[in-house]
Amino acid sequence: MSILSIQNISKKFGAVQALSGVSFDVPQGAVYGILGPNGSGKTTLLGIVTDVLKADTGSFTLFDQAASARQRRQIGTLLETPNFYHYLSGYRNLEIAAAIKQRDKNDIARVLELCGLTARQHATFKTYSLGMKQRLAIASVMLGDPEVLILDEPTNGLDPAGIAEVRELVRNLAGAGKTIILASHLLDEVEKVCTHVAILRNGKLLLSGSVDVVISRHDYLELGAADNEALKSALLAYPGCTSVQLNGNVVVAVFNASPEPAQVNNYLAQQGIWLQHLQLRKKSLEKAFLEITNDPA
Ligand SMILES: Nc1ncnc2c1ncn2[C@@H]1O[C@H](COP(=O)(O)OP(=O)(O)OP(=O)(O)O)[C@@H](O)[C@H]1O
Repeated sequence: MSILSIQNISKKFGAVQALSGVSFDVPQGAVYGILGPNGSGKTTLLGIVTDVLKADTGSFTLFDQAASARQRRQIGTLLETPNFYHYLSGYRNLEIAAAIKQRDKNDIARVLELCGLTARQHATFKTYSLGMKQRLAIASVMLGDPEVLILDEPTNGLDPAGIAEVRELVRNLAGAGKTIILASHLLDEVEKVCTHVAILRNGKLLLSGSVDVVISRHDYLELGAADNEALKSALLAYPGCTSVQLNGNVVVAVFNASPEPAQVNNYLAQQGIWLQHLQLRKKSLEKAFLEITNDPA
């Protein structure tokens, strides 16, 4: 089942084309990261999906059906930091949130436990660390046990400890079977928790799919031979090899798809080149992202 299927969504604000023809599918159980530089349209997209904004054109389905109020109740949304009362306890703040959202008060103990706040539930909000404050915000979203969570920049403004806490919580929620859609520009964080990504730039979708596939498009080989010049020439003639560069003692070869080291080795042996060094290198999502978003094509 597709939790969210976005089809060809476009949105303009005056002269600004915030989104143009964006389509992708979020499978059940995914931790789906929506990535993009500032102003790329992430918040606009989440706003449309959560009914805060209307798309100019295009459509989307939730749980394989046209979006309705019933389906929206299965989605917990955190688009901006909620206004908690600083002088009230975490527990009392959740009581107020439950009343506003018409969720059962009996669910409060469960979400506090889920978000690791049981021990501090009666302390006032103002005494919480930044990470605890954000975990309380996520606890509030989890009231009523929604199947899907939509989080906009959930680690924004947090210190490294807070980021780690929120990352752990997202992992736990995903482990419990929730589907999580989160917008972020913190690539390292996304790489650590997300199973899938959609990369936006200037409102256009550049790439979407599983993180492994997106990153593996940017795998490259490091090779070394007695004659690195002959190695370079042979590699340039290899199908799919797009660039070859001598970097110190090693030749770095980039391909248009993830290379198969054994096949490359075999091919080079047939050309009479015996390798002394062969290693498949993986780029981080951050590097892959920078290449994808900086690519003028
Ligand atoms: N209400 C609005 N009125 C006019 N322009 C808007 C409005 N909301 C967004 N925009 C513009 O639309 C584009 C996309 O903005 P959006 O906030 O969706 O990007 P974003 O990827 O979430 O950015 P950030 O990471 O900075 O939050 C930007 O150029 C922004 O200035």
